[in-house]
Amino acid sequence: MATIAKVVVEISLDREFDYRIPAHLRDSIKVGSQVNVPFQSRELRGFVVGLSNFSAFADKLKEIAGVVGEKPLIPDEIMKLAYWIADYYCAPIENAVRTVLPSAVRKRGASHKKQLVVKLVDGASSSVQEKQPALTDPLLAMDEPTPSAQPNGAGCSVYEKLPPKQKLVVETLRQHGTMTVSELKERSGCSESPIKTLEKQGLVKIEEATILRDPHAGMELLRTKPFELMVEQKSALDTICASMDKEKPGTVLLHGVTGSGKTEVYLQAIQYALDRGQGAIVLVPEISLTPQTVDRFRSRFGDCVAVLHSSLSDGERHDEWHRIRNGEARIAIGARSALFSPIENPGLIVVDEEHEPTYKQDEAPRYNARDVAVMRGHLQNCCVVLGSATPALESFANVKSGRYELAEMLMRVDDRSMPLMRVVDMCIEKEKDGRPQIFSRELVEGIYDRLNLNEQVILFLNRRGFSSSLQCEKCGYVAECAECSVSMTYHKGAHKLLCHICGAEEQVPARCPDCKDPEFKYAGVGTEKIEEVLGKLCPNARVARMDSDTMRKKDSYRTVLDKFKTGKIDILLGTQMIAKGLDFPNVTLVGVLNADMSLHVPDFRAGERTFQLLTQVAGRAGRGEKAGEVIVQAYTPHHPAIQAARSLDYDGFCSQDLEFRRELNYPPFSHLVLLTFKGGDEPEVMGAADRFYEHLEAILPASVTHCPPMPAPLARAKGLWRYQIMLRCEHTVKMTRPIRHVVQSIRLPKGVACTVDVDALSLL
Ligand SMILES: Nc1ncnc2c1ncn2[C@@H]1O[C@H](COP(=O)(O)OP(=O)(O)OP(=O)(O)O)[C@@H](O)[C@H]1O
Ligand SMILES: [Zn+2]
Ligand SMILES: [Zn+2]
Repeated sequence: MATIAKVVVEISLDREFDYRIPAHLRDSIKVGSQVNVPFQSRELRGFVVGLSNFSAFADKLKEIAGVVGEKPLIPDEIMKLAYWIADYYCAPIENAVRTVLPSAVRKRGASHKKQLVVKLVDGASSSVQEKQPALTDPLLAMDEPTPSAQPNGAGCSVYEKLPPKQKLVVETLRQHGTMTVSELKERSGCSESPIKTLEKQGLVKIEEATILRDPHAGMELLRTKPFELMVEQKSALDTICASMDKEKPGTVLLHGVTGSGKTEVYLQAIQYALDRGQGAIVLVPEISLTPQTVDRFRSRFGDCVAVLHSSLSDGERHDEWHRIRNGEARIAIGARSALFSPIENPGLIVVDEEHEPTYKQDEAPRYNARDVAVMRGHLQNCCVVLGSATPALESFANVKSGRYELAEMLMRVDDRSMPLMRVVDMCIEKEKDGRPQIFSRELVEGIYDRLNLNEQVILFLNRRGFSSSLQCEKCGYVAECAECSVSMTYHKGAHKLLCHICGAEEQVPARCPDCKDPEFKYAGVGTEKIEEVLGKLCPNARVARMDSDTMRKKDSYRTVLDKFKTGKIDILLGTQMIAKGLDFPNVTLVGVLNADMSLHVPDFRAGERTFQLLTQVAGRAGRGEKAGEVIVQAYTPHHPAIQAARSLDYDGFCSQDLEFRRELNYPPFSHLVLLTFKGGDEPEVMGAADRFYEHLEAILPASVTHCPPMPAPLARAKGLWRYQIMLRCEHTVKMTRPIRHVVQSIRLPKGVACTVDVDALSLL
């Protein structure tokens, strides 16, 4: 029996502290338990992250004061996952623990709310009352025992004799189950008096109970039934179920073209898990951007889905988490952190759009939820499905090496054809008109055609604002952010210059600050400009713009999509917000403006990103009866990424890109670790990076590819200078172990911070 507990306390310390476990607590303290401990002169809340019988400080240890709650808050397997994350991603364990347990659950404040609820006391009614009183939390209800319901003979005959108002109240309760007094009044349209009378007669009971805040209250969805699967869907489902049946289930990469019905496969695979008595977790890249997908899960499985939405209040988040912890919700769906939902006995973890960089957290621990999902699957004997129309090259390589199984769906549902993609060379367009064009003739004609046919159009440009920079034609002055090494973007609506890195705002100067020339040129276009041009090209069309400038409000995304769905909008214009997941059958044209923009990023994944983006956006067209068309405008139309997207050649693109990566020893042929040093004083940052590198170089194994520190592509951000060291090696530990050693052995100057990014996705 362990006598020492390693405790991480709930203030920002990346250390564990040893505490003695008093004898009376030895049975109840487990890894993951929440405890109160004396700390300096206070008492703090902490988590047990390890147990032991030894401590280097054995004679000086303080005792744990008490345990909070019965079950450990963090289940064992999730605690193991936290350790793995801390180790693999070179992050403090405390950070990893914070990551696996939502702050809303960690905080004491977020307690359940108590309300008065009305319950039927009629024993006979329980058979009518099919829907469980799903809103009460059994775990917490047990803390305050209420006398159990006594069937008091109030059977059908009593019910028949009730006056109409009271009958209505009983009927409402029978139909909808236990509810709050106020909800009952609203639903039945009665005042409180018939409820009170019923209570006096002993037919209903009014009591205080814990109400779980249901973030989806009032949003009943039509329940859907499973579709009859297409041949490819069936065989993909079989592969997944066969994997679940294995003693050691594995990871399945579901490569399905856009519109091939991947979501339906996930739904049926989850049903299979539920039938086996298991739960499931579904990860989506950004939950606020995938309302359609989330709705499909909720309308298939109803209340047993817990949606972990980033816009939930702390209270709602806390309640959803407990609904999972106590088994009421069997399916958790959400963005990357939903991976740590305490689903007991998960049978399936789905990572939708597995190639999405948003699965990587950009603060410590810098974990990739897709890769951690595979790890969780491994730890819990649970099948993991990674789905995408454009799998990441890392996942593709894992199939080639036999680590993952492959399920392919190359046909769209109902044999709908893939949209036809045309690439327009904008250099030729420019020559025709003698000046750069925003819209090619093809695209304009395409838009006019669709508007005439009452069909819908999606236009995609991955840059918000009006113009990307403000430039003086005379002296070359460019308006730059004072804190970051990027040019300011002109936003016409706000009439301001904005920095897209740090958010700084500036007034638009009336003349050039350098040469005083009043002729400013707006270079590059953003969505705001496109909106203006569209207004002139087709003044009668109803256009909606979707980017982070217009989508500030909580529900605006859903509202606009609803309008688009019901045909109240003709043209949907937006940034990458509209690139994925949308399923609108009446969209027959997708236009991509400036498709090469994403190619000109100093990142070896630029080609892959461009290919993925084009394929995903194009996939929004032709999802209904009518065929779809895609018009892509580019200045480098022959780039392999654009051509591969045009000819729907995923395999071809991969083979070619892999060749280049192999030559340069880039992922997936190696793992990549990026060290970034940041600070306000450039020489100091450079000096710190150099010194770090000297120490590191001395102990790095020969198999690690590396070179001396260099200024980051984004050389300065938010007032901090940035220097980087990039390391590559087939084995991550060969890099992380020496890095950890240097981090612990040298002290950086106060003004310089170093971040370690294992398997970095952003190289800026
Ligand atoms: N077996 C089926 N029979 C009929 N319709 C289906 C079937 N499977 C899926 N669908 C429908 O086909 C459409 C496309 O399916 P879904 O959105 O799941 O594709 P997807 O592969 O997830 O697409 P994307 O990756 O482009 O978002 C949806 O409207 C869905 O309801
Ligand atoms: Zn800035
Ligand atoms: Zn000037």
